[in-house]
Amino acid sequence: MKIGLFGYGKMGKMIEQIAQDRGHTVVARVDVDTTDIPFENMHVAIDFSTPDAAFGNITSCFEHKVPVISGTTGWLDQFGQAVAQCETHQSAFIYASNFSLGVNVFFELNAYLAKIMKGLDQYKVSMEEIHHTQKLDAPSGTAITLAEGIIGNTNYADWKLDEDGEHIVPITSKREGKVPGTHTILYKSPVDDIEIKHTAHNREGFALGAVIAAEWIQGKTGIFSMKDVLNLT
Ligand SMILES: NC(=O)C1=CN([C@@H]2O[C@H](COP(=O)(O)OP(=O)(O)OC[C@H]3O[C@@H](n4cnc5c(N)ncnc54)[C@H](O)[C@@H]3O)[C@@H](O)[C@H]2O)C=CC1
Ligand SMILES: O=C(O)C1=N[C@H](C(=O)O)C[C@H](O)C1
Repeated sequence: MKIGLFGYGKMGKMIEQIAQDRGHTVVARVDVDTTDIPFENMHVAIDFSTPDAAFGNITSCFEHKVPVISGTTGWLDQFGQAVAQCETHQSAFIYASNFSLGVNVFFELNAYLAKIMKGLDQYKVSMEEIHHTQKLDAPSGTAITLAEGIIGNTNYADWKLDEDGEHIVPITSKREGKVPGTHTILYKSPVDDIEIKHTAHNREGFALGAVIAAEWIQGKTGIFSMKDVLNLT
């Protein structure tokens, strides 16, 4: 498979290493000043760039009928437009706030726990995410997906960063050292706590998941998710 990398930072470099180990070829490393992008040589584009750059990168790929795997967070106000562009050009698209197998299992666990906690009004939910100090967006994309999983399965109505309220899932974002990504969900009552937590030890799980998604999307048209790729129930 011939891969175009959009964003050649921490994730782009790790994806290159894992893709090459799996027998793939990186045909383009597109970063902030790249011109003359060889879209015609790509079987797939993998975008891990920045919140400002992602939408432009993704839609340029669709215009050239190149399928896109995007893990960039912090640009989702334009997600609907990206989906429309993908459909217009009959391309293929997977966005995931987190490509690791472990976090995708954690998403399922979070939804299952939320269903159990619905109506148990003595418990109040809250969430904490911790990432490295270079991270541009807050809360993390993963935290937003987790909050949506709680909201979709309980009477909580919205999430807020550093703000609480009766039907609010409050999210606290911490930025510390080189932390790859830690997410904790806490249900607290006057008598006890129930807590679930995912801790990434490094970025390999994210990168491997993105390459697996790129392999999976070959020959497909449409909008998909990591649930489709991993065949999770
Ligand atoms: N979905 C997932 O599983 C994961 C998502 N991420 C997300 O991926 C993104 C990238 O993360 P990192 O690699 O850690 O960041 P990074 O800062 O190390 O790399 C981003 C790269 O994008 C480049 N860039 C800036 N403008 C560009 C443009 N117009 N076109 C192409 N590249 C451009 C930057 O120069 C930089 O090299 C972030 O949004 C992060 O939140 C990170 C890890 C896992
Ligand atoms: O910026 C990061 O590093 C990460 N970003 C993603 C997010 O915003 O959830 C995924 C992972 O947690 C690492």
